[in-house]
Formats: sequence, structure tokens, C-alpha cells
Amino acid sequence: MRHMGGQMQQSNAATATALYENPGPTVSGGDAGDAVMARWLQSAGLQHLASPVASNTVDHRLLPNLLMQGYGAQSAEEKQRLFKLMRNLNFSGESGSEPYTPTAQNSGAFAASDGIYSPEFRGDFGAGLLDLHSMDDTELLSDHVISEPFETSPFMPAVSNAIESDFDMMANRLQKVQTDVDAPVVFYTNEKESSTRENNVAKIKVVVRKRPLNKKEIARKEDDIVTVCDDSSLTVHEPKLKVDLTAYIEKHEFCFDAVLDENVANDEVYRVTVEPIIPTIFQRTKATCFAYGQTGSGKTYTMKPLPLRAAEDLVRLLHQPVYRGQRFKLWLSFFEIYGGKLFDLLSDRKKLCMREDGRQQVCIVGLQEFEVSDVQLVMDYIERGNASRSTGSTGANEESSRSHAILQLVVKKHNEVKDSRRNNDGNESKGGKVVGKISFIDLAGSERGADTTDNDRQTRIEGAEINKSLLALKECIRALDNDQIHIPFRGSKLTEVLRDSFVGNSRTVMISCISPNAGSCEHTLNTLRYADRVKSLSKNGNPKKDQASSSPSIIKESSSAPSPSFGADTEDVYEKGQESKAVDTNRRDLRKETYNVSTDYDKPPSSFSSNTAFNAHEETGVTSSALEKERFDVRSSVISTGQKTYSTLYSQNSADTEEKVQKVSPPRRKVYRDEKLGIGSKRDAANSDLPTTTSYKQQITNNSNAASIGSFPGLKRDGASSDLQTTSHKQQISNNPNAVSSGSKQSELEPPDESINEILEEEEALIAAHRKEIQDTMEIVREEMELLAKVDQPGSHIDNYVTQLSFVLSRKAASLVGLQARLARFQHRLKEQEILSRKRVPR
Ligand SMILES: Nc1ncnc2c1ncn2[C@@H]1O[C@H](COP(=O)(O)OP(=O)(O)OP(=O)(O)O)[C@@H](O)[C@H]1O
Repeated sequence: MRHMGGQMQQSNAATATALYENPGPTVSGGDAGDAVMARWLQSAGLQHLASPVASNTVDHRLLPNLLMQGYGAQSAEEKQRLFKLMRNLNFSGESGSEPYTPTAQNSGAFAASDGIYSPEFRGDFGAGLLDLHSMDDTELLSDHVISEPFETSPFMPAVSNAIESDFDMMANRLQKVQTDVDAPVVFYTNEKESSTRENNVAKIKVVVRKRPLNKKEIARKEDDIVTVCDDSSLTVHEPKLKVDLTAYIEKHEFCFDAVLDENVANDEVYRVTVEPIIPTIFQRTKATCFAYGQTGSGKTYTMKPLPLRAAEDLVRLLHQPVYRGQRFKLWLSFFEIYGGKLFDLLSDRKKLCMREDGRQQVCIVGLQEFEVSDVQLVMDYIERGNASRSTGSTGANEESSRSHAILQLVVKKHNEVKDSRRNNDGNESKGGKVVGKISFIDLAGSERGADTTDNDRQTRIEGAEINKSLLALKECIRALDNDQIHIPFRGSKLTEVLRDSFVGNSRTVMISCISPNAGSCEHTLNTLRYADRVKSLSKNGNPKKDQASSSPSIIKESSSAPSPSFGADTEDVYEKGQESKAVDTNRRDLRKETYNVSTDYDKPPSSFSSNTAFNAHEETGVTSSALEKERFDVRSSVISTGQKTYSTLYSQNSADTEEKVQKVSPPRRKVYRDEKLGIGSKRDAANSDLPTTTSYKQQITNNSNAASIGSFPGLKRDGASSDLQTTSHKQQISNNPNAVSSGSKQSELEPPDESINEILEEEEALIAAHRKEIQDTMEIVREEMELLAKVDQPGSHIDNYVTQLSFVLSRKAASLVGLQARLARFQHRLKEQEILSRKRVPR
């Protein structure tokens, strides 16, 4: 029975025969057991499997037979349902001979049974067929039926509709847990309901939000280069110049789970991003919602109202009959990660320590949590926390946020609540047991990673830390979505504190905020590529979208074409694979301009327009692993003419522009520091976006005419590098026939910041050593005091005193000398790093 992969295809009749021949242990009380069995199957929508089973007194232990032999359950969905049913029944492959009677205890109290979870079992069915990791333990947690009718969540209307239409038998049947605080706390046993809820909320969701042009951008007559095509795709029209100064536009198309244009109000953002997750918080979900993007792109504007709305909905849910009387409470905490250190934003920026307990639970020692029972309180805390946030003057934006702010809303189940303010000392603190939580993260400006060569040491170190955490975050999300066992959460403080959001039942929403102005084009592309990387490896990715554009496509077009029709007859060139983007080397470096993004707007966002209506229900589908393969292909496509915002600016250059240029870029390659700039030498593209501390990534085209100009004009850093700049340096050179490559100095564009990372570690070690030295000194001082006390006593032996004092003083001196040596080493490292970074700053 263990190797049934090939038998999946066998006919129902054959399988039924197998069932008859192998009746297995019978249910005690025959008919009653059959009826229960039939009900179970019916509850899973598999009633068509019930009759042969019932008529032959087959018990639940034969459910795996149904599953393995494909009896009746021909579709993947049916198999999954059957599997879930087995799991809900706590089925064990090694069932004993005891008669089985379904009880409250064995119908769901335990999530896993060896038979089901054994590697062999999983191996038999293959991850594609039965995605065990996607299943939610919380479905198994019901025990007692409560008499109250179920009130469907107002937050998931479609879910409740689906529930009503199917699964009559179990519809509106709600169970609640024991009142024991340690009991499981999630209640939905309705199979369909659980799975529908589960399915409708994707594990990872990537949403892009475009802000409107601001006053300054309008005053500068900047163009809106981002066209939101529909509710899931957008196009960036990148203005570029060839070496002969002819202008052209390069189009980049992206698809995401949702794309929100500049007219979309915050309410709608909430509806699309967080609202679907809210009910899952009561199902042990640890959710994370974060905003990513360059400074001034609208991260804070987007994130600020979300916790408020979420808290409002969570509080409302707490008062629903289903949760009333469960002693659930909502708690709020707000802290920031700044320069790799944690500070409590609701407690005078008190420095916090992060510890791991014996069960590898991450605890933030000293973090204040506040019970929030109404939204006004939440608003006050958010205001208070935001006022404490670290901002500073940087090369990017005077008001740029330089820290990651993390606001957490935690639903806890309490035994007894004495106090509305207490320390967060772990999941099972006296403050209650965590049921679920949602973390809102306003990330530091993504371009800050570029700030590793400018500014003072402190700013550089901050930039490196930000970079490291953005990279680590992406890696964790990708690992999460690929159901990897190892989640690299230790990559940064940010991912460490979010550790429990990366294990178990988690949901992640990433909101990529983009600025629409031409001056921000490079950063906008960086942001979209980061988002694309997060999503494109997602096996939950929308198959349609992945197919359309699993990675951004590039369409190069003639800028002579006017806006409404440009490119209509253009032959587009798509690239697949890892952001193999062709880049015109003669392009102006827009980065400096981007740093001057204005932050004011004349008009408030108008209400959500109908053409951007978003279907909040996720499509789940096949794995899109395009980026794992090093490949690119060329496809033709007709460019959409339905552009909404593309400006006509570029038409003015029509006289200067060239014909469309068909472009094929090779897969991205890595160029290592010691490797000479050259063409060819492909490396594994699958790894090319992974952090390497010493690598410089460059994409070099197969342009045979590429010529060295020995300097940097127009050399564009790879758009996706904003998240990698700390650890890798990538450049791309177009395969434009007219393109020129830069000279041999590319490796100096960015300093590797390995030294900064080391400095951060050494800094930590120095501070820890200093603490230790103080402790040792205090201990020694105590010993000295005792010595003095003894020597003062009548009849004391001075020899003893001298010997002991000598010993104590030697220890004292050794401790001090050790610390001094460490300090000197650290000072030396700082100087060294400073000299190196000065050398590397491009002049
Ligand atoms: N969708 C939008 N509609 C209207 N105004 C917006 C929108 N998005 C952002 N803004 C405005 O743009 C300015 C910059 O936004 P915000 O401060 O949120 O950027 P940010 O990405 O958080 O920047 P930083 O990383 O520097 O904190 C603010 O004045 C904000 O009000």
C-alpha cells in the first residue's frame, strides 16, 4: 500500500473490489458506525464514496484505501478533502484492533498522527497531490458543539455564501473548545468552511500600490510613467537614451495579486490586503503585513490606517457570539528595529532584548503590551509610537524613515486578567496564551541600502543593516512559500523577531509602494522586482498571472509612438528567468534625483474607481518556478493600447528616436570581485539573486559591439539590487546594438559591506564584553571588600591578605586589559572600514 502512485489510475471498480476483499477491522456496532462514516464522508462532500463503504461495514481505517487507490476520489480536490477528513478523524495508519468509536477526543484534539505525517506516506502521494504544509492545524481543534448559531463573519462574505451553498450537513455547525486555557482555541469544524477560509486567504499575497504624483513632481512637470493596466498588472515606461542620445521607452510589465492605482483609497487597500486575514487570526494564524518601497512612496501612508482597521474588526469579532465568553483579549505592542537594535515605541524607546526560550520561542524581553478594547486607544498608541520613531537626515530623503516599525496585534486567551499592562514574557505568560497575531511592518526606505557609501559611519551601518534585513525578509518569505523546513530567520533582527510568523500557520501580505514619477523610475523598478521575486517563486502564485508574466517582461518600444497607440504594432520581446533586463548603458543615473521626492499632495485620494475593483479571493494554483531555471525565451505580444496614464512626453522625441529594437538579454550572470569584466561566463541563474557577500552581479549583454568607455556614464545598477546592494553588486549592460559597456571599474560601484556586517557583530561583542567586565569588576570589588573586612579583624594574617589581594588585583588587571585590547581592535576596524569606504565612493 505504500507505493500507490501508479495505482492512482486504477478503476473505481477494481478499487472497490480491493475494498471488499480487505474489509479490515469492523466498526463496533456495524450500522451505527456506517452511518457515522457516511456522515463523515458527506461532511467532506464525498458522499458518493459512502455507499460502498457503508454497505460493507468498512470503518474509518479504510479511508486511506479510498485515498491511495483513488477510489472515487479522482480529482485532487477530492483527494485533499478525503485526506483532511482522515486527519480530522485523527486517523493512524497503524490503527490498533480496538473498535473505533468517534468521540470528541479523537475527532480532533490532535493535529498529527504518525501514519499520516510519516515521510513515506508523504512520499507516496507527492507534495503536489497532497500539500500537507498548506493544511491548517486549526481545523482539527474542535471539541464541543455550542448551541449558538454561527454568525458568519462580515469580513468574508464570499466565504459565508460558499458555506451556505455546500455542505448542508455541517453548515452552521460550530464547535467550541473546552474552557480550559490550554485547550485548543479554534472552533470551526465545518470542513468546507475551514478550507474555504483557508483557500481564500493565500499564504503570500503581493499587492502593489501606486501613489499619485505629488505637488513638487507636478510642478517639475514630471511624467507619470506607471500605467495600471487592470487590477493585477501594471506597466512601467522607462525613459531611456541610447548612446547617440536618441530617446526611447522601455516597457516593463508586471503582474501581481493586486495592483492598486492612485485613486484607490486606504479603505480599499485594507479590504484587499488585511481584511481577508482577520478571521484567520482566531485560527492560530500568525500574519504579517508589510509595506516595502523607496522613501516617499507611501509606505507609512498605506500602513498607518491598517492596524486601526484591523483592530476595529478584531474587536468586533471578539464580541461575536462565537468568541464571546472565551476570555479572548486583544493586545497591542509597538516597537522598532533601528540599526539592528530593538526599541519600545510605547515605552520611551526603551532598549529591548530579544531572547529565545527553551522551546525556541522568541521573546522580546520588556516589551510593553497594552490591552486594547476600543479603536480610539489603538489610534492613540499608534500616534504615540509614530511620534517616537527614528527619522534622520540621509542622502535619500530628509524625513526618511530609517527604522522598521512593527506594530503587533495579538489575540490572547486568558485565564484571568488582572491588569491591562504587562510584560511580554512569552506565549504562555500570565498575560494569556497567544491565539493568533498580526504584525504590521512599516519598513525603512528600501533605497537606504544604497546609502552604504555616503554619509557618516553610523548612516552607513544603518543602511547595511536595513539592506540585510530586507534581503533576509525576502529569503524567509520565499522559504515560507516553498514550505522549506529551514527558514533562514536568523538572517537579521527583523526576521528573528518575526520568527513565529514564519513557522506554522502563517499569512503574509506584502504591499509594494511605488512612486509614479519618472525620476523614481529606477527605484520603482527595484521595488517591483523585489515584489516579483517574492511572488514569482510562489507555488500559490496565480497561475494565470505567472504565466502571463512570472517575472517582469520587458518591451522595448520606439518612443516615437504616441501614447494611445504606441507599440501597437511593436514586436515585443519578453524575457523570462531571473530579471534578465537589458539596460541601456547610456542612461542617466537618476538616483540622485529620486532622492528629492516631494511629500506633499494637493488632493486627497478619491474613492476607488470601478476599473480597479479587486477580487479579494485568491486563486491558488501551480508552482511557478520560472526563476529557478536559467532560461529565457522570446515571445511576441501585442502591447495593450488601453494605457491609462502614460504621458505623451516621449512623443516629442519622435524625430530623434529609432525604430523599435528587438532585444534579447541573456540570463543574468554573476561576476565575482576578482573576476574581470567580460562577456559570457554564465553562472547558475538560480543562485544569482541570493546574497553573496563578495559577489558583484552584472548582467552583460551579448552585444558584440559593446565597447568600453572606461567610466560610468549611463551605467545603470541593476534594478533589483536595492535589496542586495549590501552584499552584492550587479550591473547590467544592454545588448542594445548601440550600447556601450563601461570600463573596468564596475566592481568599485559599490563597496562590499561585509566589513560593515562584521563591524556590527564586533560592536555587539564589544558591548557584551564591556557588560561582562563590569560584572567581573563588581565581583572583584566584593571580594576586595571582604578582604578588607577580614584584615581589619583582630588577629588577621597579613600574609594571607597580601597573597589574596595580589591575586584579586591580577584578575582585575587581566579583565581590564582584555577589554582594552578588544576596544583597540574595534577602533582599528572602524578606521579601516572608513578608509575602505572612502576609497570606494565613486567620484
Ligand atoms: N496613495 C497616496 N495618496 C495620497 N498621498 C499619498 C499616497 N501615498 C503617499 N502619499 C503622501 O506621500 C508622502 C510620503 O508618503 P509616506 O511618508 O507614507 O512615504 P514613506 O514611503 O513612508 O517614506 P519613508 O520611507 O521616508 O518613511 C506623504 O505626504 C503622504 O501623505
